[in-house]
This record gives sequence, structure tokens and C-alpha cells, in this order.
Amino acid sequence: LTMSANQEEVLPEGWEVRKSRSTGMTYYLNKHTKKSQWDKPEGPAPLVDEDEDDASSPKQVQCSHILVKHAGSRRPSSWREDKITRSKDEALEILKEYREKIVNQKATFEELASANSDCSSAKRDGDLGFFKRGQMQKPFEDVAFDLKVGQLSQPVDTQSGVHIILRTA
Ligand SMILES: Cn1nc(-c2ccccc2)cc1C(=O)N[C@H](Cc1nc2ccccc2[nH]1)C(=O)O
Repeated sequence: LTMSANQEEVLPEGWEVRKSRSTGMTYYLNKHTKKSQWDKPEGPAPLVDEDEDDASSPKQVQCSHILVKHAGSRRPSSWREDKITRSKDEALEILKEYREKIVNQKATFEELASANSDCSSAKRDGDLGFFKRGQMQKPFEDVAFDLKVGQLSQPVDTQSGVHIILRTA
């Protein structure tokens, strides 16, 4: 670690010096991964966090979903139906039928999502693309990040309605 003329600490790229609020001790923050460490960094800050096991806690996931809205949905309207009046219980029953058909291979997820999902992602067979934590409503996120690739969730409640989620990547 080199010291510049005014004896200020010059750090390798990507690190910031911080002072611990509790102990006043100096620590170092990796600006890319937001991970901190006590030891003075020897080299540039890594861009990705190697030791976080991707399988157990992925940084982002790709999911498709089928949403059935109901009268209590935050926006009880969709491309399929101008005014959605079904009850939440009805929505749950409908979604369970869809899930049953997918599991029994009577229909594909894509067929049911494109024809019946009350989310505008229906146009893409329900595909929402990749997303990180902090982007989707919490109940949806928690289930999505607990799924293994290829796994289909049980029905999930959010303010938008009731969903089944398929993790695709
Ligand atoms: C999160 N999102 N992505 C799309 C989307 C993605 C790809 C292509 C077109 C639309 C639509 C939406 C969206 O919020 N749609 C809402 C319904 C909805 N609410 C959600 C809550 C969580 C996850 C997905 C959700 N979709 C709507 O159409 O009323």
C-alpha cells in the first residue's frame, strides 16, 4: 500500500476507507460488492463476491408467472378484462386449476400464461425477465428466490392478485 505525500492512505481501485460507528476502527468497503473487511486491501476490489454460493442465494433470478387478479387487486383491470370482479377465493381456485393442468401436462405454462394471465407479461408467455431482490413485491420476491430453476410455486398472494411462479433461470 503506497502512502502519498500528505500521508493519506491511497487504496487500490474500488475500495473505500470507513470508520466503524461502534468501535471507531478503520475498515474497508468494496464499492462493487458492498462487502466490508478489516484488513487493508492488497489489490483492486473484486467485482463479484466469490464466496457467496450462487445456488443458495442467487443475485438475480428469471421467472415467468401467471397472475389472476380479483376485486381486491391494487389495479383490478388487465389486457383481458376491463373490470375484474371475481373474488380472491375464485381467483385462487382458477389458479389451482391452472397449476393442476401444468403439473399433469394437460396444458403448458406458456399456453395458460399467454391466454389467461392478468399481467401484461402475458404477451411474453408470462416471462418477467431477470430481476434482483428489491424489484418485485416482497411476497413474490421471497418465493421466487426460494425456487430452484424449473420449479413451479404454489399460489402466492400480492397486492396485484394471486400468482403461480415458474423459475426459468
Ligand atoms: C413487473 N411487471 N413486468 C411486466 C412485464 C414484463 C415483460 C413484458 C411486459 C410486461 C408487467 C409487470 C407488472 O407489474 N404487471 C402488473 C401485474 C403484476 N404485478 C406483479 C407483482 C409481482 C410480479 C409481477 C407482477 N405483475 C399489471 O400488468 O397490472
